[in-house]
Amino acid sequence: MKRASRRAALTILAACALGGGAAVGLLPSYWLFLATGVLITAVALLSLGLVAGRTGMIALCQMSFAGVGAWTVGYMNIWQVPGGLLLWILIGGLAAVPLGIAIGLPALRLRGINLAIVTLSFAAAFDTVLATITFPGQTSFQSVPRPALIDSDPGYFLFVLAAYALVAVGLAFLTRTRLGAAWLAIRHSERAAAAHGVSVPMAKLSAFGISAFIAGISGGLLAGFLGTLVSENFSLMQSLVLYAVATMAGAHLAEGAIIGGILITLFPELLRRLDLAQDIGNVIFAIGAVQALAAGEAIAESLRRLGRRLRGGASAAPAAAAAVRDGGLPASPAGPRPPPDGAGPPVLAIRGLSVRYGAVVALDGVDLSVPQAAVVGLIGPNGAGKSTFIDAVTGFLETYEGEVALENRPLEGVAAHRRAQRGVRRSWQTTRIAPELTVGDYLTLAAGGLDEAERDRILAWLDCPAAEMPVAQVDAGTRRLLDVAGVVAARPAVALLDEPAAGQSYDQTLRLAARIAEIPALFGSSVLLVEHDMDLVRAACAQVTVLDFGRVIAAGPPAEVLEDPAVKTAYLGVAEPAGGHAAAEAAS
Ligand SMILES: Nc1ncnc2c1ncn2[C@@H]1O[C@H](COP(=O)(O)OP(=O)(O)OP(=O)(O)O)[C@@H](O)[C@H]1O
Repeated sequence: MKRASRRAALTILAACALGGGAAVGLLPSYWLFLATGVLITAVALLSLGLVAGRTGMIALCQMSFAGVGAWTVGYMNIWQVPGGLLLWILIGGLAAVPLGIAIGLPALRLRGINLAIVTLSFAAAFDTVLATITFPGQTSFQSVPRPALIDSDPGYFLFVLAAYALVAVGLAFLTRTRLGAAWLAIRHSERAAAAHGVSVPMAKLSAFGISAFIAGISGGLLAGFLGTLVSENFSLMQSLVLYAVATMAGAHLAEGAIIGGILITLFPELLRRLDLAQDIGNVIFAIGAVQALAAGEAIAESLRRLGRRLRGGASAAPAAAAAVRDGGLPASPAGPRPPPDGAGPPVLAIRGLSVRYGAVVALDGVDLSVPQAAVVGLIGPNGAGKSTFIDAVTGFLETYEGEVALENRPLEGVAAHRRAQRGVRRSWQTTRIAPELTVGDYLTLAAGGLDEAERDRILAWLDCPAAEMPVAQVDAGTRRLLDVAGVVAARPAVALLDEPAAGQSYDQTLRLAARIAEIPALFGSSVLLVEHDMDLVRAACAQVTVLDFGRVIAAGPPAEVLEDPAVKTAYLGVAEPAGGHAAAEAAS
């Protein structure tokens, strides 16, 4: 992914150099003044693009963070704090961080409209505070001085352009890291992110903290731009306009922030020249935001899609290179595990696991062990309790009775993301991969610092598309394979796979069975496989446990267990007449 980040960074830098040079060379000073305003707004939009566009949290108080940055710069000017504007702007950004984290705390529990109300209330409270105080220097007309080098309008324009480029490039790199992938994953499914070992609270708070820092920087830049500020610059209405335009333009993308900056800065100018009311602009921004939400695509995203089409971008998912597949995967660094002779301690040991959903007993005193280097099947008819079993073991149920131990260490009281970090990884019955990620980003999310060669080998081994392919372009069946790739790439102690063959053809299922059987040797992971496809179970599993109505009704080698009359009855739902074959057929 480093290559992709470098490419994005170079594109941003080249566009800034070209656009900046052209602006300074061609624009008259008033338009250069407006262009500086566009860039400062673009920085504020980038901050919102991170928290709302990437992480999916509604933040309606972004201009309050900018206000903190601006206020800090004004205050340091009044008190003649040494260091000058550049340092003051940085300190202004840092001053907004604690506030950002404080606002982020409710986001740990709230989502959607509730979080919107909390952030809106904060912006309203900030409005009230600003109305009762004056900005430092506002009454004494003490303008924020700029260093001589950037004192001129072109000089300050280039300074702001450099700040925008720095923020945009920084975000381009950050969003390709595991943390960046975690932000996108959280937006899609917090549970799925936790299953990859991501601490959802930390990821959310980091998004709010970094976002507030960038917003604070934009406020400081504005202080240097205008010299003196008034509270209206950071009002609740400004925050709402910023949110609407960020949604409409796609502020999570560098060019989306510029488009948004142009809209916010130039639209009022246009209305003024046409002698129209400024409120018209806000209405149009609100309609634009609703339109973007309805279409599921912001302006910058549409432009990127158009660009891909014009370049004739590939629409089919290319498979990862066959040459890499032929190279094979290195065996587990954990070394060959002992055969599952039952002598060594099991990797995963479950004793007396019971789960109730109100009156429904989903699991009733289930005992199950997954030996080292083994692939164990967990089967049973619909509603038998298989997914509940995985939820309990991986820490996604609030409460359960019984004991779950990983390599002899009890997991009771351990949160889901910590269980994942300790080596209990899972896939989901329906895929939960964030479509905004690329295939490679997804493996980075799942396995952290995976080197690119190993990542590509894992993708090829499971017939997954190449790392650069956006997940949105990967078909549903292949996403199931990607789910498995994500789980095993982390080389967990035990991988719990929930119906990985769903959506696969018969041939693909058999190929997947062979791959699953290879997991212990290649990744050092034991596997608990939940499946309805008995061909897959027979081909991949050495042992099978059968659940029915939350109880274990049989356990042993698949050939024996699938012939067990109680198992046949469970699958048919009626008593099996002696010697009947219907149940066996139903089970297979
Ligand atoms: N959140 C829930 N609230 C109430 N009951 C639930 C909940 N989740 C599952 N159940 C019930 O618990 C029982 C076990 O469900 P579970 O999904 O674990 O079965 P399963 O074996 O995974 O089924 P399937 O093969 O259809 O996925 C079922 O009776 C189901 O209706």
